[in-house]
Amino acid sequence: MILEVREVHAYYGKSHILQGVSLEVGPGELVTLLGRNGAGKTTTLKTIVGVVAPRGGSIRFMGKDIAGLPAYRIAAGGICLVPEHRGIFRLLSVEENLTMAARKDSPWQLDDVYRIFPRLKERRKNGGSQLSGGEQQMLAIGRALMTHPKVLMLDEPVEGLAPVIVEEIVAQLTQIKKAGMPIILVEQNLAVCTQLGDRHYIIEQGRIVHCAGNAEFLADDSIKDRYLGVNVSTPTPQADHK
Ligand SMILES: Nc1ncnc2c1ncn2[C@@H]1O[C@H](COP(=O)(O)OP(=O)(O)OP(=O)(O)O)[C@@H](O)[C@H]1O
Repeated sequence: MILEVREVHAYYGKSHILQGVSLEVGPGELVTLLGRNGAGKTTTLKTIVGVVAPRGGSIRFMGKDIAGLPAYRIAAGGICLVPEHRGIFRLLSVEENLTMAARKDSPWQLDDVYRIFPRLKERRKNGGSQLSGGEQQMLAIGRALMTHPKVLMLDEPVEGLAPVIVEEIVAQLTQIKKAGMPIILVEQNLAVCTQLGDRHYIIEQGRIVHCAGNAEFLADDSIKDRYLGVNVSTPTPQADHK
């Protein structure tokens, strides 16, 4: 495994938020972390990157225990979190955003990022603030790639985006995954999760309550019903056209 999280606990003040989270991602795998609002998904990602200090449990990255290391060291080691609100520099151009993140040793250089995200190449002279929401998300992922990540973690990358843009980003993430990048995806959009995911973890009140491979997850509607409140077994009522 590239990253192994075992029985991790984390707190905000006295609130015990993560109560034993375990998950793992291997080479070229994409795993998703699903759960209702407030279940602890973002906190799990923040704990892995050291922004929230873990208390108890272990986090092993490429064989080394990284729990408790400062966030800058974890980032330098190659765990890269693309946060929910994208974190791009709005006053800089697309190309400046990309090149300032660049590392010479990264297998992902400007041309590689432009090959995956042709829209970014078209808009390379535009400022970050002139981009659509979808383009900002693509830029955030492109920047992350240029930092030479060994694991990419994405927090709700398609939230609030139009379906056509969601499909575009799914295709781009598929290419990044095919290039061998291990990915942890936090996402509420189940269709996106099942298009991309090899394995799915469901978190509830700070605990992983279910883990399933994609085929099992797709086949078992009761999992989604029970944990995610998505009643997939009830047909959507049809509009009454009289
Ligand atoms: N900075 C903070 N200080 C105190 N409590 C927090 C903080 N951030 C989150 N929490 C609480 O921790 C719990 C887990 O939050 P978290 O953001 O990890 O959930 P989530 O599963 O990512 O949900 P969402 O989909 O709403 O982002 C929630 O009860 C939330 O209110």
